[in-house]
This record gives sequence, structure tokens and C-alpha cells, in this order.
Amino acid sequence: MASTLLFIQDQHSDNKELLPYLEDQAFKVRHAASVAEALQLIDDHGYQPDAILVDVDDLNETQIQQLEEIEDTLGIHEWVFLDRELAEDLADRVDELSFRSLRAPYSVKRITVTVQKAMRSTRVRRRLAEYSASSHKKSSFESIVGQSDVIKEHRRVLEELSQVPMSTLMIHGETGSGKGHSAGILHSNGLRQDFAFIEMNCAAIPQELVESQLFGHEAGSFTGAKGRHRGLLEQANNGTLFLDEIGEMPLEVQAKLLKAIEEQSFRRVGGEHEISVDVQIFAASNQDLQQMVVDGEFREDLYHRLNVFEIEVPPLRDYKSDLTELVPMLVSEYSAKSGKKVTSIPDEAWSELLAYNWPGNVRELRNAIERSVLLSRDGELNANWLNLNNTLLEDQLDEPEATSESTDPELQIDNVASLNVVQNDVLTFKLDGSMTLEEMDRQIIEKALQITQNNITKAAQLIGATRETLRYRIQKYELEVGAESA
Ligand SMILES: Nc1ncnc2c1ncn2[C@@H]1O[C@H](COP(=O)(O)OP(=O)(O)OP(=O)(O)O)[C@@H](O)[C@H]1O
Repeated sequence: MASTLLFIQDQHSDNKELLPYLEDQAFKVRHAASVAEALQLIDDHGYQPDAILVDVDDLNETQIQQLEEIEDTLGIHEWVFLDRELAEDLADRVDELSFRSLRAPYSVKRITVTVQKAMRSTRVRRRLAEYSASSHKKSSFESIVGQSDVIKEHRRVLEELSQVPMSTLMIHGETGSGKGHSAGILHSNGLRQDFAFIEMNCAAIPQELVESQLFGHEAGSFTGAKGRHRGLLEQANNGTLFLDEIGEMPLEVQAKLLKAIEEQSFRRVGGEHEISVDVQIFAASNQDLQQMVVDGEFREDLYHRLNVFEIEVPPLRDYKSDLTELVPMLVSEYSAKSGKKVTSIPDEAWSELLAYNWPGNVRELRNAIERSVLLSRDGELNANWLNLNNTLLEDQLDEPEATSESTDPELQIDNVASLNVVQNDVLTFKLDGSMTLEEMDRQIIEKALQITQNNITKAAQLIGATRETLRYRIQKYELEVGAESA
């Protein structure tokens, strides 16, 4: 992406050779013949330069106010002024804005070098802002850890796509599988990495506000629209807009989005001017958009437009062997955050982690590890707080086709078979003092054995205990386990 320079030069300037010289450089120049024209370009047409060069004689109060307005609207970019004599208070305000002020006599070469430095400074400041806004997201390809074929292939596809100048990309995948994470990696390593990465979750915004969030609005264009607002499409200019949960976008906004993608321009809500943008759109959904198209809930034309490139983020259950890398990484991350210094992961934790089917994918894993690290003692991950069996029972009832793939064959568990039994066979206790804790314990173990047809490994996983603990309690409660016990 070429950097862009807004060059404000009025007719009184003596440096007429400057514009053609700048236009020959390796950046895009837009000329404004007055400060008012520059303000209009930015306010009405959403123009977002990386640097602004000002060559205007005798800046007056109104012009300086307009420059300050531009600064408020744009946020991150740098100014270069060709210095003129100004009254002290006005000079102070120009100093506040300046990245550099250059004094006469000017050399075109020096001006160009300064402009290039200003652009570089803008790029760096943008990156830092992006990094601190999402510092939890590491955005290198290596942040997708793992050596399984599934994960290697996913990394390879991302690396390949990051170098393709695509205008749209559809990211499919289950909830929490890392669609946002993959989108961030693609942007941060892609051709638009020096520009903004803006995220919009269509499900998190009230339906009636989706349009104005996306396209912006003019003051008073609808009840509650107080001032003028630059939409996310405009804010993402030259960069990437990531539309998460796009299946939740209202149909009429879908139509306007399609038009904006095709024409690379749009109008703010209540606006009269067309605003040109050059934005790469990533869209993600964990819904079946194809089915939504059939049901008339998603526009077919937009679906095809977004699907020019598509990727599928794999579910965690397809690369469970990589838990051996993912878990230590997350444990050390949360140890560092909490100051807990967890240095070992007990076998019983591994048994649970590997046997589980992970319907909530990496997000669920993160949450389980965070909980267990925070409640760990003596430097050991607290396996009791993984709480996987309980969530497994609730979450996986809807997933009859799910398969389990453990690296340790002994730990494999046929979750689905056992779940169907649990669904019809819920265990409830009345907490009225009529049962002792020991009696409840005995009944839980009996139930787990019944569900797993006396398979001790599977029963131990269901109750989050080790096989040794379970065997000890079976003896203690004098429970009968048949020939099938493991
Ligand atoms: N490979 C990975 N390594 C480490 N953390 C990851 C990885 N993939 C995803 N995560 C983390 O898991 C969590 C969920 O990821 P993300 O938000 O990208 O999922 P998603 O598929 O976009 O979720 P949703 O369907 O809810 O939009 C985030 O905290 C993210 O940082």
C-alpha cells in the first residue's frame, strides 16, 4: 500500500515546483488549494492521509481552527509545515500540531525527506496503537502453535493468503476456534499491515445501529445521531475491516455493504457525498451461511462476493495432539499474568484435557486453563478446576457426530455414547441434610460406573479423578465392578 500525502498549498505560495516534484515520489499526493478544501476532503469524503504538508501564507485564526478540526477527525497522522511568520499565539498552536516545521529557504529534497519521515512515524504510531488495543492477541503465524498436520496446513494457508491482494475473505469455523485470531494474523502479516485493523461484531451491536456503525452518519440523520460520526468502513480505509458474526447483519445493511464493496464507495447515513474507500473485508461466521441463503436470511450475492477466498479454521478436537504445546503456552501466559508460577501439569489434568471434545474450542481451553492456574497451589495446575466433564455434558449433547481423538489410546473416550445415557439419567441430590457427603460421593461413582459400563478409565474421566483414586473409592464403598472394568 502506498503512503498518502495531503498537500495543502494555496495560490500565493512561491514553491510552485514542489507539487510536481512530490508527485514523482513513491507516495500518493492529493493537493488541496486551501485549508477549507482540505477539511472538506477529510470530512465529506473520508480521505485519510498518512501525512499533511502545509504550505500556506499567513495562516489566520479560522484556518488554524480548521487545521485543528482535521487533527481531531484524523487522529493518527503527522503534519509538516513550511514555516511562516505568525503571531505568537497562532505560532504556538501550529507548533502543537507540527511533526516538523521547516524554515526557508526550502529545499525540495529536504521537504521530501521530512515528509517521508512523517509518514514512517505515522505508520509506527498506528502499529503501536493497534498493539496496545489488542495486546492479548499475538499476531505472528507462530502464535498458532502446534505440529499436527491440521495446524501446519492452517498456518500454511494463512501464510499463503497473507500475500494475496484480496478484497474479501470469508472465515468459517466453530465458535471460539480462532477466526478472529486468524483474521488478525492475516492482517498483521499482510499487504495492509501498516494500516488499521478494525473489528466489528455484528451480533454485539443493536440491529438498528449496525448501519450507522458501519457507514457512519451525519449529525441529526436519525433520532440520537448527535454529531457527525465516521463509520468503521471509513476508519478502516487502506486497512482491513473484520466483520465477525456477519450472519447477524440485517438484510438491508447487507445490500448496502455489497454495493460498498463493489463500488468502493458509500454514503454515510443521512449523507449526500460519496466517500471513497479502499478496504479489505474479512467476514466470519459460525452459522451455516449457505443454509441461511436458502432460508432467505442472508443475501446470496453478498455470500458469493465474500466467498471469493475462504478458509476454515479447524476445531480443536481435530488437533488435540497439539494440546501438549497449547496447554503449556497458556499455562505460562496465565502464570505470568497472575504471578502464580505454575511449573507442573499433573497426569490427571492431562487425562481430562485429552479426553475432552472441546465444543468451545481454544476459547474454552483458555478459560479452563485460566481458572486452573488461578486456583493452583504449590506450583501445580489445579486439575479439579478444569471442570471439563460438567461442561462436556451440557455442551456436547447437541453434537452427536463429534469424535474424540486422544494421543493416548488408553484415554480415548466415546463421549457421545456416554452422553446419551447421562441425558436420560441425570443425577440429582436434595440438599436438605438427608444425605452425607460420603453417600453423595458413593452415588456419583456408582453412576459414573453405570454410564461407562464399568470402564474405570472412562468413569475416572467423567468424575475428574485419577484411576487410582477411583479404584480406592470402589474398594472403600465396596462397589461391584464387572469383568469389563479397565
Ligand atoms: N492458535 C491459538 N493460540 C492461542 N490462542 C488462540 C488460538 N486461536 C484462538 N486463540 C484464542 O482463543 C480465543 C478465541 O479466539 P477467537 O476470538 O479468534 O475465536 P472466534 O472463532 O473468532 O470466536 P467466535 O466464534 O466467538 O467469534 C481468543 O482468546 C484467542 O486469542
